[in-house]
Amino acid sequence: MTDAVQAGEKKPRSLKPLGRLAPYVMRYRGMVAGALVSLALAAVTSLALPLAVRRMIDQGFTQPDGSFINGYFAMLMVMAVMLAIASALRYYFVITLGERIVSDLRRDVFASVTRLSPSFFDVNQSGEIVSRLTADTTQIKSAVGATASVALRNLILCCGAMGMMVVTSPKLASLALGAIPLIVFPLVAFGRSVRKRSRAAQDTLAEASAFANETIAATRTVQAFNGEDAAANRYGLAVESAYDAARSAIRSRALLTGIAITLIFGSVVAVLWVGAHNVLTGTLSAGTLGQFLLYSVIAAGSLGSLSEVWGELSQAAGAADRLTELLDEVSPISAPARPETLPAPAFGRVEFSNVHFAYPSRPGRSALRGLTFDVTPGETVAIVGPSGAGKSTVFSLLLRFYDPQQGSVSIDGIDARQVTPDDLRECMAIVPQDVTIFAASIHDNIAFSRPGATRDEVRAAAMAAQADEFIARLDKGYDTEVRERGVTLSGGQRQRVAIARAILKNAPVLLLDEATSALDAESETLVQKALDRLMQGRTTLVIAHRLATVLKADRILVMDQGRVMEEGTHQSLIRHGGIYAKLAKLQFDAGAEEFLAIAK
Ligand SMILES: Nc1ncnc2c1ncn2[C@@H]1O[C@H](COP(=O)(O)OP(=O)(O)OP(=O)(O)O)[C@@H](O)[C@H]1O
Repeated sequence: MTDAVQAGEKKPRSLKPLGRLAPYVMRYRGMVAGALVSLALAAVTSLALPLAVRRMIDQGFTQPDGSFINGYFAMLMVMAVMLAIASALRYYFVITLGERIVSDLRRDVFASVTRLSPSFFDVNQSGEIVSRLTADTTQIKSAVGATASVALRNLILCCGAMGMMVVTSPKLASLALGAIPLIVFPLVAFGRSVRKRSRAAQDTLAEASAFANETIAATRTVQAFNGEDAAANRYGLAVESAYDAARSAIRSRALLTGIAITLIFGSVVAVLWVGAHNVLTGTLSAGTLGQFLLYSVIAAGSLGSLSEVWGELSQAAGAADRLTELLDEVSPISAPARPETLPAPAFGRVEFSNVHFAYPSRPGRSALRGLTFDVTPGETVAIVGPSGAGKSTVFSLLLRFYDPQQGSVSIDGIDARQVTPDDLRECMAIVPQDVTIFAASIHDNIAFSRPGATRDEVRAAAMAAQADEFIARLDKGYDTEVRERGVTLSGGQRQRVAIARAILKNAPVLLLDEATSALDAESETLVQKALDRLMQGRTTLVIAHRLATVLKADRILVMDQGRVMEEGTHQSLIRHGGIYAKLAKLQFDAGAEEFLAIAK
């Protein structure tokens, strides 16, 4: 977790974070006004009912002809219809507002998360982030929608009813209002412990979701190792502890509700007992006591509901807090205030100058230690070296996923930090070892590098990548939908789609991370041919695992422990007899004799 996220989890919870939703709410002023007007209308109608009851008791039964009663009931009917219309409108406005705001919030959080640098994801679980996007926003939806309107309605009712209690009988009202602190203090204190338990329940659930996410994404590995039972048990335990945490929260909440109702209604009954004696002594009319009774029931009921929704609102405040943390998360990789522009098109000169770098998640361990090299436009440079030497890190810095702590990475003589990340990445195309295929059509997967490319352009790229033939044989050709992570394609096919994607981008700098996975001979030839086409006329940096690639490279950089240890052509490096010669014997898929033959 990042500091910001961690700090957020420890913050004491109040309703304050809900204030951060204000800009979202204010975008829809019309709907807010509609909700408030209908809320007020419903509350006023409810508050008018007890008045009617008093007049009924005190006057209605004293008129023998029943005309007063008829008129009265007609008016009551009108009020009932008004209450119904106001409630229906309130429901419509409030729930729609909740849905609208949550859609906006989801969109913004997603957009902000996708812009965060990879260092954020080095320390945060993607499943946990997805859970925030879904579970937390759902909680806010119910808060902004139903809960907030229930709270507001009860607040209006509670204040209105209390005011009317004072108007009806100041003496009884002062007794009732005097009891409020006795009720509120224990409830607030107890509410705090309820919130703590709810938070624990939510956190446990987020952990369980993160685990489910990871396992489902890796079903094949899980099944290959017969890990289903272990995974199901682990998830079962996680869900069980989420249930325990939720039950503990529910238990405290049930207790809170019980205590609230006992305290509130206990006070109401005590006050009414005094009122009943006043009626007996003739200092209060029966109708007034009835009116007071109804107002105190409304006030007590709404206070009770308020204590119930308070818990939900503060849960939503926690959710808003976690989401706004994501919105506030500042990516360390950003555009400078006055960015320089790269030549268009870029020439493709790449330069690493005394670069020192440690991943932010592992600050004590350097991945690059004084790395220096340059690549001239159009040159093909193969990077080789043992596992962990820092080869992939070179690509990550070139794409500016991270910034070096010392030294500089530059393109066409301009420091990568001086241009916008978009501009920088625009002049590079990458074919990673672990190809990413999205759950979309083949066309969209290739056009991912250049949205808006025409069908002909996509097809031309696929042909150059030797992918057209297999695509044509699929059910719906380019419109065939591939499943998540490309599971319906073979390894070689996935790679060719990635190559087509890079060809379509037509960027001056090409970053290739060769796959080590053994492709069959035919696929390998096809992929190789596709890569050859792609490399023509571009600056190419290739993390090489194949003999054919290093043989074709203009230059080979041999990396170890974050530095360039040797540099030259295959022949010169074999003759030199250093790290490369040893590595070549072990790593490349050709026998030692072949190396020696080539070296001669
Ligand atoms: N995201 C990361 N967070 C922390 N450390 C990392 C991260 N990625 C790589 N490393 C570490 O940085 C060092 C260099 O890793 P890198 O992936 O660049 O090596 P490589 O030469 O590409 O290795 P391989 O050939 O096995 O892919 C390694 O010690 C690795 O453990």
